[in-house]
Amino acid sequence: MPPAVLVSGLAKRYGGVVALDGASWQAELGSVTAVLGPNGAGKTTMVECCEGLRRPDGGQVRVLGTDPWNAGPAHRARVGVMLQDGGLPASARPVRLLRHLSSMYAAPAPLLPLVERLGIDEFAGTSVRRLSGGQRQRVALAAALVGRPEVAFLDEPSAGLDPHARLDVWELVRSLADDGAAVVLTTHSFEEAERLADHLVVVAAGAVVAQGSLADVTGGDRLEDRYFALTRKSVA
Ligand SMILES: Nc1ncnc2c1ncn2[C@@H]1O[C@H](COP(=O)(O)OP(=O)(O)OP(=O)(O)O)[C@@H](O)[C@H]1O
Repeated sequence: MPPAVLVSGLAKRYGGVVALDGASWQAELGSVTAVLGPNGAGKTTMVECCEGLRRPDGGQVRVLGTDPWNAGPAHRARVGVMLQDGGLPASARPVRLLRHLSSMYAAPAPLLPLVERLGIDEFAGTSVRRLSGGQRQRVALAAALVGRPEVAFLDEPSAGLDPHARLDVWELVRSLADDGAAVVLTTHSFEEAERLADHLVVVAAGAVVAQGSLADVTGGDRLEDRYFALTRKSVA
């Protein structure tokens, strides 16, 4: 079976800035893939190419066997996306918004358990613009998952969350993968990568410098130590 996500020799530049310079990695169904790398390494650009939001300059991206840039609505309905800035309408109330999104899918996830699991019921009546950063983040995650995606791209899903909310998110992500989805998340948290990821992709200066299981990437060292060794040059 082809991988759920295949990124091969991906290149992308913004004017004179080389964001991606031949990055290659893949992600499988039923697993969590964590993409790590310093600020500006190219993680968001890479994920946005996978989401069909950015057009690669070179190389190939396939998600569920489809080129995301040219994909139609049937493909997009199979893919969940959580963007770094949330992208939520400011005046919407969380549960109404999620109910609206849910109605666009043929077989959505049951809404109430998702809402309760992420504690969104506690601020259901507050408009998005008045939510705290962490609350907004939880709504954005629910919006990405409400269509029961086969592949979910989550950009720093637990950044800025309190410890309880972080655990809730981790459990949700784990159960999504255990139910068969491919979850790809970007993170700056070694703890998150160690506890959650089946597969790690380390990106530095637009290229993949290591990938594999935690054991493959660390070779028995601490992930933190290995990460600094792998990415040191790119942050100089
Ligand atoms: N729209 C854009 N226009 C110009 N340059 C951009 C644009 N988006 C990203 N870049 C540049 O491309 C490079 C990669 O950025 P990207 O956001 O993909 O990195 P990242 O690994 O996601 O970083 P972070 O961890 O800070 O989110 C950076 O040098 C960034 O400044």
